[in-house]
Amino acid sequence: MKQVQVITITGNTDKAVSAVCIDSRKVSEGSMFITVRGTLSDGHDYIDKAVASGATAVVCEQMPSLQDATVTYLLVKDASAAAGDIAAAFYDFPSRDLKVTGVTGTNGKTTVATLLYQLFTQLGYHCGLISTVTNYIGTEAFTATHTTPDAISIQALFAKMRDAGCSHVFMEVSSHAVHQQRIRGIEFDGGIFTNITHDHLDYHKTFDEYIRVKKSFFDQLPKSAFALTNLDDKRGMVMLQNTAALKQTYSLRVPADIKGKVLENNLSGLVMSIDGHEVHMRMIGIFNAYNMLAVYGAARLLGEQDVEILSVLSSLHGAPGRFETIRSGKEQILGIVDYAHTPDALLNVLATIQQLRANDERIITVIGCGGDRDKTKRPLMAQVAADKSDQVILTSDNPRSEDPELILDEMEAELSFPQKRKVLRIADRYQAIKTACSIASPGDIVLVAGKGHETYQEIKGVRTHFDDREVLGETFRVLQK
Ligand SMILES: CC(=O)N[C@H]1[C@@H](OP(=O)(O)OP(=O)(O)OC[C@H]2O[C@@H](n3ccc(=O)[nH]c3=O)[C@H](O)[C@@H]2O)O[C@H](CO)[C@@H](O)[C@@H]1O[C@H](C)C(=O)N[C@@H](C)C(=O)N[C@H](CCC(=O)O)C(=O)O
Ligand SMILES: Nc1ncnc2c1ncn2[C@@H]1O[C@H](COP(=O)(O)OP(=O)(O)OP(=O)(O)O)[C@@H](O)[C@H]1O
Ligand SMILES: N[C@H](CCC[C@H](N)C(=O)O)C(=O)O
Ligand SMILES: [Mg+2]
Repeated sequence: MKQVQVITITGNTDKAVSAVCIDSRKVSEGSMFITVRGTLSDGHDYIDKAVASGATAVVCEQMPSLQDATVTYLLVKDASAAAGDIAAAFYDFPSRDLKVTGVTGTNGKTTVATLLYQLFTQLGYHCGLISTVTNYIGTEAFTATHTTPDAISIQALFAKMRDAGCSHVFMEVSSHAVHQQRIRGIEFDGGIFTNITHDHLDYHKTFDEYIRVKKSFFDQLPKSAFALTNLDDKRGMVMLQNTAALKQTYSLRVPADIKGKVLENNLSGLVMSIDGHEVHMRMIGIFNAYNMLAVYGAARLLGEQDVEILSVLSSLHGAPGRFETIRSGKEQILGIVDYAHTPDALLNVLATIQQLRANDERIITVIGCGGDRDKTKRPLMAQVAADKSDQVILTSDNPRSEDPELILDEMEAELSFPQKRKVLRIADRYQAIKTACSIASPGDIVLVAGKGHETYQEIKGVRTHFDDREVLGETFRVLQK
């Protein structure tokens, strides 16, 4: 555990702190307020507000010009690093009492972390899960606000997990979290890399920087941990280059520590051979074969016996909103809701559908791209949709602060003439799904991608209830298909 690098302390050091906060809006009497420099604003600007709300200690990188005599100020070099270290100490280093496995990669984090949580729960352990969809402490669910929460929320969750008697935690580690040091203070037992493809270039600026940030998660792992990577990803080995952790690999294509082979792949699941054992699984598509290898490999590295793991793998069902199928009432149309929100994920899910359809059923895809996120993925996602579908309806995802029509313009911008002929544009997502279902004939497949488990849509900063699964189900009922 790293020590907080304190440059100077001003004020009384002999007082208890009731809470640790990085957000002045959450400060209460006796809190310690840590000033993080963010992307929109600077935590230093909220010191006065935090003190007015009762903060009695302030951790900052720059002393405020006017200081309050009743407040203790700690001047540090790196307040984001201090936040993780202080939070870990405040909650008495909960990760030391938990086996913590972090999952990183562009796609598959939620799936792998959720499958591991399901697997270890079925093996009889009390587990925690930190994920995009829901956080769990044992079987109790807590709303998730981020894929990886801020450092203080993580340590608070860990403390609750420890106090509830959890032994294992599976958590997603996003690249934003690594970059912002939200994972600082966690003593990891293992790290898993799924893959890296185009995403988040709005934040990381270049693909090389995105790779560097993901790799730095493995660089930070201790010798006692394992680092499990996907050898079939071009950057799989790069991730492990400088790690002190035990290097382990999985692959479907080349020799690896965990070697798998897909024997059957259809709409009811996968049959795989893993380390020579045949396993039937409910997860669909080759990308899930990779997720399964990661899960099996991590479980082995966490000390479980292969026979025990294999006996449970067949019953795992993955995360909500990932390749979730909804059949129309008369079973004529297959609806699929999937969280594919990157070009690679969309390509994988559509390639899977193409491979698995019995005859040449038509594929109708409804897809949008989120606002205030990587703009360079917009034309790519529209192109993938057009290339791999028979009909595409471009629509809104979560436009957030952006104009939905301008996002659609960017999606359409690089479509070729033959691609354009397949594309309709309907900004209203409800109408887009309704139209897709209306034009679907018996046997067709309607893929609604991008929002998966989400139960809201955010337009101009306002969130309203929206659930692709509900809309598909309702529309099928109304159309009596
Ligand atoms: C771009 C980004 O990552 N932003 C995150 C970042 O916010 P920020 O840097 O903009 O913070 P800021 O608003 O500038 O404020 C700076 C500091 O002042 C504090 N503040 C701010 C206002 C105030 O009144 N008082 C106050 O004290 C803030 O708490 C913060 O500590 O730090 C905040 C606290 O941790 C996060 O909530 C926030 O996530 C925003 C909401 C977000 O949408 N993040 C997304 C992009 C994200 O993190 N996504 C990844 C998943 C990506 C993936 O792999 O798909 C995730 O892990 O969820
Ligand atoms: N191993 C994989 N490789 C490629 N694509 C995948 C893989 N696993 C899942 N996907 C696709 O990516 C989508 C998102 O999967 P998942 O939610 O597990 O990823 P994530 O990394 O948690 O995403 P986020 O960054 O939003 O947290 C899925 O709906 C599926 O289309
Ligand atoms: N973790 C991703 C999720 C994107 C999901 C998509 N529905 C969107 O809103 O853009 C992000 O925050 O970029
Ligand atoms: Mg996720």
